[in-house]
Amino acid sequence: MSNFTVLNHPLIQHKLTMIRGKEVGTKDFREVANEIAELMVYEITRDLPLKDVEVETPMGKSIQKTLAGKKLAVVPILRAGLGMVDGVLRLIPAAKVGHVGMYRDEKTLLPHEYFVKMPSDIDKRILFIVDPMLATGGSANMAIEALKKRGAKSIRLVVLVAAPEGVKAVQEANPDVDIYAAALDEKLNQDGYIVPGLGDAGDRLFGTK
Ligand SMILES: O=P(O)(O)OC[C@H]1O[C@H](OP(=O)(O)OP(=O)(O)O)[C@H](O)[C@@H]1O
Ligand SMILES: O=c1cc[nH]c(=O)[nH]1
Ligand SMILES: [Mg+2]
Repeated sequence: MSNFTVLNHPLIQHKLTMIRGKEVGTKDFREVANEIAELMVYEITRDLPLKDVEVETPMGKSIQKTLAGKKLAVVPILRAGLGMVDGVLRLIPAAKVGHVGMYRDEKTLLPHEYFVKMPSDIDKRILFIVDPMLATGGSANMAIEALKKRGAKSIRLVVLVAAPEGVKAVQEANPDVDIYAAALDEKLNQDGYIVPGLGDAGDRLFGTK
């Protein structure tokens, strides 16, 4: 069973509360969503391995630490995942970016894939899938499958708000994928929206309502 972790850092919690408010406009929603993504990535990269390197400072040679092991890539689930990419790249500017296009049918709630473009060395990277909302888990599971089909070996799922239904669905279908959220909310409503949630994250990020 994969791990599910709620990142309880006070700044993450504070900023998430800020964007839940329905009066928050597109500019602020976008800005703060990226700030939360940045803080989340800081938290979830604590376990990255380090190795020793020799550095010559103006004072002489010494052994210091540098990142070792697999390189990273961030993979937004379009559209709403795009609202977290800049925040991740602020911390890991050399990360590659893959894209998975996915929309959820409003009636059936089933996901439909419409675009996939990944770095060619996908099998050698730790992939951070980002999407603000994990609702039924259908989109996340389809995105994970799309990456595995193309060779991905190491995937982490990073969401702002998770519903219990979505966490369970991903843990069952993809037990090797660890999930990180800023909040675990109460439930899904009859239309498949997370309650209390954020509303429609894509519409709020891009002003399309
Ligand atoms: O867990 P699920 O039940 O699959 O729902 C979550 C998905 O729904 C939203 O995307 P949406 O389909 O609204 O597309 P958009 O990002 O283009 O708005 C959200 O960004 C997730 O990708
Ligand atoms: O609450 C939800 C559920 C799915 N997609 C959203 O944007 N919001
Ligand atoms: Mg949407």
